[in-house]
Amino acid sequence: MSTAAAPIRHGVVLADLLPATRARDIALVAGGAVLTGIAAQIAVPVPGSPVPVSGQTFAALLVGTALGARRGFLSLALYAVAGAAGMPWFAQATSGYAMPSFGYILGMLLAATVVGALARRGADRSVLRMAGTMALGSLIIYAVGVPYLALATGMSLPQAVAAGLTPFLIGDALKAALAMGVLPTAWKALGRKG
Ligand SMILES: O=C(O)CCCC[C@@H]1SC[C@@H]2NC(=O)N[C@@H]21
Repeated sequence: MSTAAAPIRHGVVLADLLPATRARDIALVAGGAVLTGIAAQIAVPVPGSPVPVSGQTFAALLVGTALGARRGFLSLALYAVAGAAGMPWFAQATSGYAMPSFGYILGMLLAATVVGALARRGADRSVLRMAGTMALGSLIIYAVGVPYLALATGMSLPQAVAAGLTPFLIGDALKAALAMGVLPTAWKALGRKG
């Protein structure tokens, strides 16, 4: 796979290539939330940690990059608010906000917004750029999720890192590698057509 950026219009994200209507934006925002909820069900408990391995990070960062900052924020906000209000689409079909992993959801909301803003500047056009985008997005998720985990459980910060960051690094790297393939490939395919 080439690491060269696809030659296509600047200042647009993938979703902008669809015909611009309000219905498009509503469907994209709702669809991004549903996709994140489905990815959250691909979850594996981690022994000794209240935080599971889950597919959410992949979905949330993909939604942000593909939809852009505004729709990415709205999509993850819909996901967070509906889940907090009782929709059982957090990891392992849970809901609510009184759980130690809720900080990761808030981190995903922030991360989707940031990677969406970067994608509009071309950060999703090549494998190398996507690697940086995914790394930054993951960093944001942990920067919110790990301190929240420490506060919610009474763990020390090192304990929270051991329970809420270390066990996930390999899985998150694999998810990032997948996303690094998906977005630049989509741009390349669309660039060839254009
Ligand atoms: O309870 C939830 O729905 C949130 C789960 C958060 C899982 C976090 S996100 C970052 C890290 N990577 C994973 O695969 N799991 C954790």
